[in-house]
Amino acid sequence: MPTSNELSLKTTMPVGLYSSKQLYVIEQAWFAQGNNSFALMQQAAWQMVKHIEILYEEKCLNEQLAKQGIASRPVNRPCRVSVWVGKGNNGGDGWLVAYYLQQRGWQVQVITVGFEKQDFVIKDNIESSNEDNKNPIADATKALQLALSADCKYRCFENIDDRSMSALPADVYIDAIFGIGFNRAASAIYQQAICAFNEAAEHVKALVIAVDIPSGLVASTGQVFERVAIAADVTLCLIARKFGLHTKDGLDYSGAVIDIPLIPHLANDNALIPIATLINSPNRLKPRRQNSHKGSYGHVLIIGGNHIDNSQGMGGAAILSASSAMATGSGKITVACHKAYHGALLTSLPDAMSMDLHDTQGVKRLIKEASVIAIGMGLGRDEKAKLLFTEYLQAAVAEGKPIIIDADGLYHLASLHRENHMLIAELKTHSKTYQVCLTPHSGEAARLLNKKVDEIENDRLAAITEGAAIYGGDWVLKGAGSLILEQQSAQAHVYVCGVGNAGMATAGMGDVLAGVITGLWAQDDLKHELRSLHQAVIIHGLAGDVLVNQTRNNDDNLLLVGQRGLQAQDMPAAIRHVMHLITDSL
Ligand SMILES: NC(=O)C1=CN([C@@H]2O[C@H](COP(=O)(O)OP(=O)(O)OC[C@H]3O[C@@H](n4cnc5c(N)ncnc54)[C@H](O)[C@@H]3O)[C@@H](O)[C@H]2O)[C@@H](O)CC1
Ligand SMILES: [K+]
Repeated sequence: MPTSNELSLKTTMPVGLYSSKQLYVIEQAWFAQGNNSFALMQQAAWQMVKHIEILYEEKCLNEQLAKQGIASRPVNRPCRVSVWVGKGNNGGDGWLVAYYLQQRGWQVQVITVGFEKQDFVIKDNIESSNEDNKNPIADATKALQLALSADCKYRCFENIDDRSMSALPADVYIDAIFGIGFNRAASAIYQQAICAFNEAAEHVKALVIAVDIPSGLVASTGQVFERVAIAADVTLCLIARKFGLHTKDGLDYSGAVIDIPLIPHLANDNALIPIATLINSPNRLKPRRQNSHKGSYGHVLIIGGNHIDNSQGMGGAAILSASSAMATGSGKITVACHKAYHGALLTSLPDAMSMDLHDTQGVKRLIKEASVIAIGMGLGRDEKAKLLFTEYLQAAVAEGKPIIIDADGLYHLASLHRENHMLIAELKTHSKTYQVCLTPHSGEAARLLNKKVDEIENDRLAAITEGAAIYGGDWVLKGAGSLILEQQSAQAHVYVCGVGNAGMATAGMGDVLAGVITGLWAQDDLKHELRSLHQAVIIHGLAGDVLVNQTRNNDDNLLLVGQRGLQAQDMPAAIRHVMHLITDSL
């Protein structure tokens, strides 16, 4: 997570993300060109060994610095590594890593998971076993045989009650149990092995390195079953970056990701077009024209903030959206919220104009005037709110306006879809000409798609694709590693947001995001790319990162704040700060 000072300097390139299926296609294309699969495994293992040595050196150095010069690297004994291998080719990588590290003087212990006694019988002629390159498991067998012939020490994992496992001393733990072949809940022995690995590595404070992907994490979706996966400090990602490392559970298990590309990709091959793109940096903005006025930067209309039956109040949602839109630099803001909140709105945001949410003629007049409309934040879910939503959405479509639908707006949209309301078809048609954006979290997406939340979470890419196909428009599926789908020239492109933090998992953050999108869209002095949906999501995430890293108190000293307790109301100031950092100086 960058600090606010680094933000102004650091720009990272977008990274293509791939599914397991695509990874296998890439590998097979490489082998079909006559390249040897075992040679690829050897190359992978040797490159990983070089990284492991450097990573371990770095860890020792950092610990040494932390202890003010007291050496933590073992001086009188070899470095110790515990390599846990499964039966697939990921395990094959592990056997070769063990073999090479032993040759480099490391003290090696291999822990095998799921193996039978006969798997360890030394074979006489391993060279001839895989000449035709057609049986991929033969590579793993060959790797095992090589390691055994070099007398690598190994033990079979029996079960989690085997206490000697938890006491295994090692400086580095390598996870090579599962790779991209893992796609369902692990069977009992593997679950136990993964838990034992995590416990043992934590117990001895070892550096944990995952080969290709942490075992237990599904490469194509980022799903972890029942929280059983290797918690890696570093993942050495082979051939191409896996989608699952960067969304959903992937962020909690992968640690730092280091790419080991191994083979060239053919960028013009359709099979190799990434399923998504990881983005961490916003596009930079130019300073504003001197000769401009508030009308040059758009008029935002926020419709939300209802007060239902004099009991339930949601005025804050609309106010948060409005302040966030303003913080991005939109020229003019009107908030159509319940009259009960007009006082609060003017107190917290005197720059905004107000309109009574229930004055339908007044709001529709504003819809005509506004450049962008955001609807739904704190709108309420009762029938009256639904009628308002339908009427205002219809008006915005009829007026040909860019529309952002969030929160309770999404709730009503799902109902309208179930009722087969014409408005859904009209919205979809509208989205082909005008910008439309839906911003659900997985609960809202589940309602929109008539699915269970788990179904959405287990394949977020499929969910966002299906949502855009049904309702049209661009989508943000919020959550860890938010997905952004943009319909670009009749093709959908998915981005994964690589910034933001768990402190942002708090009420009101969604309203803030809706505000950022609306505020950017209103500023049509900015080129399309500079006010795109992914730009808005990145700015929102960076603002959250700025807040949990540092902020300034009145004495201009740095005040360190963490994730817990982060409030949505803190965001507008941080958004404004990010807008400043990403704007070139005059
Ligand atoms: N020569 C090659 O083919 C190369 C392979 N590579 C490695 O190979 C890996 C992929 O190898 P594989 O396709 O063999 O896949 P894995 O090594 O992930 O293992 C698949 C094995 O695990 C089993 N399995 C999957 N899910 C399971 C579950 N939930 N419970 C129990 N068993 C389960 C499968 O039945 C299969 O036997 C990559 O991640 C990468 O590490 C790299 O070394 C590059 C070269
Ligand atoms: K692994």
